[in-house]
Amino acid sequence: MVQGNSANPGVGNIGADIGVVGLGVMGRNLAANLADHGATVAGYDLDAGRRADFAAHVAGAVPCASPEELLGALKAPRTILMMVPAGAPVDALLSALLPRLSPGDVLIDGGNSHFRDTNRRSALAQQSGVHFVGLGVSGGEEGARRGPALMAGGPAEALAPVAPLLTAIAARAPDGDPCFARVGPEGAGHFVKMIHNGIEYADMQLISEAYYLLRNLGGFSYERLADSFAEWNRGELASYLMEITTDILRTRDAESGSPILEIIRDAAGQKGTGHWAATTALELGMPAPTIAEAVHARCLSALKDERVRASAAFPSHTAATPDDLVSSVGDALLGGRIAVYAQGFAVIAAGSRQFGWDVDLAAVARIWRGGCIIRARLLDRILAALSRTPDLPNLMLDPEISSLMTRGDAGFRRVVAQATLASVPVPAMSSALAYWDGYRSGRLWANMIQAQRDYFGAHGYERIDRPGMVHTEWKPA
Ligand SMILES: NC(=O)C1=CN([C@@H]2O[C@H](COP(=O)(O)OP(=O)(O)OC[C@H]3O[C@@H](n4cnc5c(N)ncnc54)[C@H](OP(=O)(O)O)[C@@H]3O)[C@@H](O)[C@H]2O)C=CC1
Ligand SMILES: O=C(CO)[C@H](O)[C@H](O)COP(=O)(O)O
Repeated sequence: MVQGNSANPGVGNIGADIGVVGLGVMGRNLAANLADHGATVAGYDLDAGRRADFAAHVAGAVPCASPEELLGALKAPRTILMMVPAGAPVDALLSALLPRLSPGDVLIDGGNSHFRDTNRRSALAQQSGVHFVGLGVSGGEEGARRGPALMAGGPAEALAPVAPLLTAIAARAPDGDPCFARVGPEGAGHFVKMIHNGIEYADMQLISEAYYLLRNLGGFSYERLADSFAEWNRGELASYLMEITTDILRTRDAESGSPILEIIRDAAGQKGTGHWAATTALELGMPAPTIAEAVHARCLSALKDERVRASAAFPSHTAATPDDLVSSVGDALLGGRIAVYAQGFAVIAAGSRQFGWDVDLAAVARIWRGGCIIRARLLDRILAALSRTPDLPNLMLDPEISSLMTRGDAGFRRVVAQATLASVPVPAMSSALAYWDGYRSGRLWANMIQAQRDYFGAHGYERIDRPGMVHTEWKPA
């Protein structure tokens, strides 16, 4: 097994099973997870401190001082997992690694890369006979260490040799199913991860609006807020994000002793995947308004100084607090979450059609049930719906899911109406309700839009009583 390493005699070819490049939050924890499952892991990072940390904390770790040294430490065919920031760092690594790899080696990009970059890199790697895998990884630090959800895109033959290891390190869903699947070729895995993050943005926004409503309209204490979220988390709304929200609401600032949310500045950050999800939905012409609204909401939150100035200029309206506020907010959370998943799955289906990927939507629902940030009880119902009807055009058309929407419909509406009357901004809830109402309207306002387009631009319109485009001379010549 140990053949000697001509690239670096210091390390020698110890026949490591996998090389991890990028030993930050995700890479270091995935390396430890891989080692737990019997793999010998070679690791490289630009940062010497991170290499030392890897050596100190990962069982059997083989720290390497350069990409060349890492390649020399691996057994053939070589498997390399890149866990570096998306964009230029991945291209830089590809340039360094690709000329040194051999046909049959497997290069995995586990970062949050854009699926179009992954398409391009897959084609480039293929020219050298190297298998490229775009792997969506979700679960954050804890997931990487104990079991993430893994969404793989790449040729089936590339996945075959690495599938057992990826299956071993993946999370398990509540029924024991591993949360790893090949969802399609080239960028399909990163596409699915991008939509995962879009759903994550929107669900986080819905939850944040729920907390804000109860606090500002209901005057709830942090203890009562935490109790409400804990209660919701025992029912249909159970999810990882509800669980961590409950913990956050119970946490106090170590310095001041006040509830931690009181001292966190209300300006949200973002790294780009939510934005990509929203723009991709627009490019595909598939409505995902609540995902887009969640991105806009983060952008609005970042205008902190302007908002503070405007708040002094415009007084808020007041409105009575409804007696059933908690149950209505719960209805809005569930209705909103269903709408958001419906949007996300519809965009994945549209992407799959557009790029010819044949993504199995039920497999996506299956692997999202464990490990990932958006794991939620609702995914069991979504999996059942997609197993019953694999080509369901929209999750809200499934009778079991639509009955959940209609059951909470009145409460959902009351909350959005009451929040609006009280000047409490609920952009994700409002958008999700409008999506639901738009989707369930057999006849919409678009006849007026068509008439306007034909009026000013002679674009033509379709009649409802016969096929074909027609034009009206709107004004006498
Ligand atoms: N954090 C999270 O919750 C999740 C992150 N991801 C994705 O995983 C990827 C990694 O994220 P994360 O671990 O959080 O990021 P970190 O910044 O914690 O770690 C990235 C590491 O990669 C190193 N690095 C950058 N370029 C190179 C290179 N060319 N060669 C070797 N090492 C390099 C960085 O070194 P240096 O700092 O010196 O540049 C850094 O140590 C990203 O694409 C991210 O979007 C995916 C899911 C969840
Ligand atoms: O992929 C992730 C979770 O699934 C990462 O944590 C990602 O960074 C989250 O996105 P953002 O930083 O834009 O909130």
